[in-house]
Amino acid sequence: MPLSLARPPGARDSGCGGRGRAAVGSADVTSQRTSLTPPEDARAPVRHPEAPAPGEPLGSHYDQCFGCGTGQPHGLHLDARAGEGVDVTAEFTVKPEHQGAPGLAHGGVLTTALDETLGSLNWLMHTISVTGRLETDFRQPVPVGSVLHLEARVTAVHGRKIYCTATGRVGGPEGPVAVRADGLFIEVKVEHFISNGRDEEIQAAMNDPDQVRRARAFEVNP
Ligand SMILES: CCCCC/C=C\C/C=C\C/C=C\C/C=C\CCCC(=O)SCCNC(=O)CCNC(=O)[C@H](O)C(C)(C)COP(=O)(O)OP(=O)(O)OC[C@H]1O[C@@H](n2cnc3c(N)ncnc32)[C@H](O)[C@@H]1OP(=O)(O)O
Repeated sequence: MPLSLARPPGARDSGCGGRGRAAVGSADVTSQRTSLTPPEDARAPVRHPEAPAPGEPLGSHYDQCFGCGTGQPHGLHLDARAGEGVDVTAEFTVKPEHQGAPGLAHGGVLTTALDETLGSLNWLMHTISVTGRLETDFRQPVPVGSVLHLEARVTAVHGRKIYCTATGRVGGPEGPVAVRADGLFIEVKVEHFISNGRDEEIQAAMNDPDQVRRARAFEVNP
């Protein structure tokens, strides 16, 4: 049976460069790139006046989060720190449970580390946003036991769209870049989680005053 290039009726657009365009063919290679490139009228990101001070640990947004939660035994346990601009740093130690190939970190886990570091930029802008698109380059394999030195920053903002970039270096904060990613995060309200999450966890989160305080702290804009 010939492979059909048509999208099924009602299929959600991949978001690759303008809604409604099929994600096939060479033309889309270009538009995929542009969906991570800020439009010309995008503005520079603004550090929220009440953002954590440079160097301050940001803590976890949710204790069951695979990226930053302290309640996830096999999670990444990232604890990012605020930078001086709209940027953060974090470290991730690759453990045996993060392997993809023998002795090497799984690429998806490394992408998660980049994604989580980018997600923690929310604290700097006092905005809640979720990953809409994320593109990772894997430049060097990362062995188990390595410390990945992560850095992420917002590059531009356009409406609800937050353009950002992250690197993960090995051998020290100034070491070679092993992985890097460009991301597009989309601003949402806390209701995004309440309407989409499984009831059990949402109820538990809403009954936890500390969790409610953390979620609300994100969305107090100037
Ligand atoms: C009280 C209890 C609360 C409990 C909650 C606890 C804590 C909450 C607090 C903080 C947590 C915050 C974040 C988590 C932080 C870190 C974790 C790491 C980050 C993640 O791991 S997070 C999970 C993975 N993530 C998702 O689970 C998203 C699934 N997804 C969606 O939920 C929708 O898809 C959404 C909302 C993204 C958009 O949907 P939507 O309907 O709101 O908006 P729409 O589609 O109109 O897009 C608006 C504009 O973005 C453009 N756009 C959208 N998507 C694009 C794409 N892919 N490529 C290019 N452009 C794109 C459009 O083209 C348009 O652009 P334009 O404005 O120019 O027209």
